[in-house]
Amino acid sequence: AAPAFNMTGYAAPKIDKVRIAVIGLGMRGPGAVDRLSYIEGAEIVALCDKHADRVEKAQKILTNKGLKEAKSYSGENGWQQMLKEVELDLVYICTPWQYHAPMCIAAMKAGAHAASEVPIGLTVKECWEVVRVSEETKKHCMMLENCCYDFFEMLTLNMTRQGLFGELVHAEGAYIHDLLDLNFNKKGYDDMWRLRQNIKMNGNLYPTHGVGPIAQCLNINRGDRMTHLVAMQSADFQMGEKAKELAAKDSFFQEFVGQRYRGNMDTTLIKTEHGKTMMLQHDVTSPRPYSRLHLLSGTKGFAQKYPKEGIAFGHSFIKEDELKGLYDKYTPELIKYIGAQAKEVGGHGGMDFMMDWRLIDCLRNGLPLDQDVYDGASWSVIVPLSCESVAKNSKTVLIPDFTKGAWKTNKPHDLTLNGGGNTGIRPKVSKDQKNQLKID
Ligand SMILES: NC(=O)c1ccc[n+]([C@@H]2O[C@H](COP(=O)([O-])OP(=O)(O)OC[C@H]3O[C@@H](n4cnc5c(N)ncnc54)[C@H](O)[C@@H]3O)[C@@H](O)[C@H]2O)c1
Repeated sequence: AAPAFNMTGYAAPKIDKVRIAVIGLGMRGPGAVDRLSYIEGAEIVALCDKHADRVEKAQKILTNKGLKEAKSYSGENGWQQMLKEVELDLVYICTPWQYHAPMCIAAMKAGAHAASEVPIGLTVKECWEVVRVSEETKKHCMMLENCCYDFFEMLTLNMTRQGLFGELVHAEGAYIHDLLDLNFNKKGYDDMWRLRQNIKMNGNLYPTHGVGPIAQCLNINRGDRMTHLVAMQSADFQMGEKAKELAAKDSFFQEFVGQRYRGNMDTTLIKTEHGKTMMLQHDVTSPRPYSRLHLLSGTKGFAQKYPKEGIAFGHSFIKEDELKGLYDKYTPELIKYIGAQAKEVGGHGGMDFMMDWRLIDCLRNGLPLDQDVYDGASWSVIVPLSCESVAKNSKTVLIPDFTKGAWKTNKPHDLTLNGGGNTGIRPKVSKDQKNQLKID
């Protein structure tokens, strides 16, 4: 059956002042409050976290800049009260993974657009549910895949669109990030939620940073689609040991001893309808440098981001000055317009701010969002499907078509500003201001 309403390319009515609530003010959320507070037309009207002191701290980000205090909500269910009481245009979600889908769904039902940290759902059912509710309510549901906005990723996306790599044949992405100490840090993730997920699920738990940028290059859901995957996973060689080591000195860690931990390295292979292949890796324990791979291999060219940005049109990588020339020629308009400011505001080198600014600018100008609910759902569903494949000895698992066939005619998202770009930055960022804004 065709989708109830196709959210790809959907432009919601313009919103002049975007009234925003931010839920989840742990390690990630306050940065979002800071970034959004620089954007003209973005009004943070409500702040919510389970812990009241985190809400108070985040209020200071606003008041230090002379902005109005937002309404405060706390407690496990404060967010539900907030959705009842406050009129909102956008709910921006930075909570632990298990809350993303329920919070997006409730936000859309309450009449707001939803934007959620990655992944947007943890089960196939949750992924279908965000799609259904977005179509039904005609509210955007964007997964905040910030890596799609990084400089090299956007350069190579534009180069792909301009045909420099020819036809893409294969692409790779990853989340390789040594989080072993942070996952076992008592003062890290709230109530050790991330470590608990590494016990509960056994697959690629964080596929979206790797898959998002390469899926855009491959026109996934917009001309092609992912059909099936197989996942293979190593055993756990580190987390179980780490738990034992810590528990020997601190009884707090006793409950983490003897658990069945997620295998350390997951490799997932995906095939597309048009015969392209994708490889994703996930490793958050090995002592090795950070990598998202971001590798594109086409009939005419090749790109890889890690360990060093490189582009090739034959046997060797092009020289630094040639790479610079490509940046000059193929950097998309969005980066030319906002990239320098984004570097000033910061957030993973600027990509977080470009994502936030673009989201607000699209809402204010009534433009379709770069990432729609089908992107969020199909990039996230790799979490449960890789777990299913691993559990069945790397069995082939089919990937649902969340677009219900609309992928055949959906167009890739617009890389030009397309009439947007009239959303200013307030106030101009200076190094001093940034320091004042630091929260301890
Ligand atoms: N895109 C990125 O680059 C990036 C970077 C870091 C984190 N993240 C994502 O951001 C999310 C948050 O991660 P984090 O590192 O801030 O974790 P965290 O544990 O530091 O913060 C989560 C916050 O959510 C709050 N919370 C929990 N239950 C709640 C509820 N019912 N109502 C309101 N608040 C609740 C917690 O109190 C905590 O303050 C995760 O999904 C994570 O994967 C993304």
